[in-house]
Amino acid sequence: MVLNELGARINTALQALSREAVIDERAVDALLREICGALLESDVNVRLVHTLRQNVKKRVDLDELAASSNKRKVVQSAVFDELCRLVDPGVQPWKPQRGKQNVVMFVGLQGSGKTTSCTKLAAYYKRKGLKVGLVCADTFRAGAFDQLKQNASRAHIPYYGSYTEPDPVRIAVDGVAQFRASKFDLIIVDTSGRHKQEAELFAEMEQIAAAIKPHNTIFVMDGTIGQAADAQARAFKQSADIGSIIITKMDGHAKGGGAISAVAATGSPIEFIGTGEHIHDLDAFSARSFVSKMLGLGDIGGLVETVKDMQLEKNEDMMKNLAKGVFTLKDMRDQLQSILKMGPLSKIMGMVPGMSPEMMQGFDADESTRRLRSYMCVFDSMTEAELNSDGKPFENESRLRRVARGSGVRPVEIQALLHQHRQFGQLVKKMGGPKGMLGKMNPAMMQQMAKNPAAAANPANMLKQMGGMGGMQKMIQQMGGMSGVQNMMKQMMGGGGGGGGMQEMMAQMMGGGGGGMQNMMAQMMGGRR
Ligand SMILES: Nc1nc2c(ncn2[C@@H]2O[C@H](COP(=O)(O)OP(=O)(O)OP(=O)(O)O)[C@@H](O)[C@H]2O)c(=O)[nH]1
Repeated sequence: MVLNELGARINTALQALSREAVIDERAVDALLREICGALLESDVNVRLVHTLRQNVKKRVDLDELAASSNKRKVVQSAVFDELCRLVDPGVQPWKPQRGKQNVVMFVGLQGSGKTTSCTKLAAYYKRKGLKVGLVCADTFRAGAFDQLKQNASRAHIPYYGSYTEPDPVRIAVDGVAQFRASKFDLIIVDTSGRHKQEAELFAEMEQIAAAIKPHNTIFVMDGTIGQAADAQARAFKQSADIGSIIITKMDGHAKGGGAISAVAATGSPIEFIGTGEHIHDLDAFSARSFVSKMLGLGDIGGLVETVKDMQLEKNEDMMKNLAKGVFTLKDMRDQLQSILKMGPLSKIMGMVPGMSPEMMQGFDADESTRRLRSYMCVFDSMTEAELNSDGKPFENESRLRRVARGSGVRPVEIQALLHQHRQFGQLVKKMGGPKGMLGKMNPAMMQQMAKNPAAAANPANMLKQMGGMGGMQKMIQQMGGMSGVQNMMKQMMGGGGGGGGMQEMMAQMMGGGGGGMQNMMAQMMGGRR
């Protein structure tokens, strides 16, 4: 059972409870039977499942609950909290401190995704502005250094390793010393793995740890290993001072239960989960977000974090342009580039509340990403004047053909891109200018919104910015009513590649009460789509 299925099954059980006429012991037992069965099938350790059942039953004392209380809500929130507790040992994961030279050591079995995760973590902190270096102290697997070198080079991250030095302790010490001397903020040391928990592996791990004294040791575990996770996590915990865990391969057919069991076995928090082979496929982990996403309730925290990472406030030119009601091709290129930097669109879409996997049907994230990449080639083939324009130069067919030749993209696709740009440009024009909603906001206010999308998504703030309820209604009118908003969003997401699933998602976002609208606005303010 993959994680989505587990979430769907728990969700169905919770919904069935909502349909019960009376919430009595029988109804709660039926709910728990279904949830516990689903968890066991997902490889969650049997002890943990038992504890969850006991805890929910303890919290929901039907006799004690006042007749007036909403028993359904009490049961549902107890289940949600206990599911969170399964993946949350109640300890905050270690975070690198700014102004300090932080050393992190990675441990885990061979093939768990250690080397890949080292680079992902390096890229994650590089995006946050830290100076990060990678050390390859894996002398066991031939080719390990080449792999790290290749990954690091692609992400433009400095690395250290050796083809000739056989002693991993020596390499780790030298690599850390070199990056320390160059004042790196975060030094990540990759160590060897073995096929199974072996004495040599643990001895080597202990020697390296003693020599480099890491501030944190991250245990990397393959999320697909199922029941074996418990024993593996315990073995590592005995030999290494595990500070946090990264669970990899949570994208594919991971049952997820192994991951959950590992938390309990080590008492250490999950810091990240790996969700693909791409360098950006690393999601900061929060128990509530994880459970919320698993149950199809979205991950607004993750979305806010992702928007923040895009550092939209740095794009001052675009902010000024938007306020004036101007949207150039260059503005569009910069925004699409920011989206591409965040990794696959499916990841971002998955964070939108209300986006269930069924809704993603018909939305081909890979295809959309491919299309965005081809658009980048188109922008690269334009002259500076063309980029700074509103697209008019391309009314001249020969210019269009030249860009098509230069980029290898068919003229018809370029026309589709220009069409999307024009549509959004028209919207910006309506909303900008001294009278428009964007024009009324001063640049400092817009920058603030880009810096802090969470505050921007706050209903009170948002409504105030938009001039109260009246202002909001006027703005929707300006955008051509709700269907206009939906159309525009659909266009921006990929030239109509979405199909019915996409439309449904838009309807969900729009129909999500104030929340849906605010989220969309927060994203648009950041030029998200
Ligand atoms: N789908 C998916 N694949 C992953 C993920 N993380 C790593 N992989 C893949 O898993 C395989 C093993 O990853 P490595 O990083 O080489 O594993 P390792 O633990 O460093 O292995 P050793 O260096 O031999 O100890 C590679 O093909 C990775 O691309 C993930 O989150 N999702």
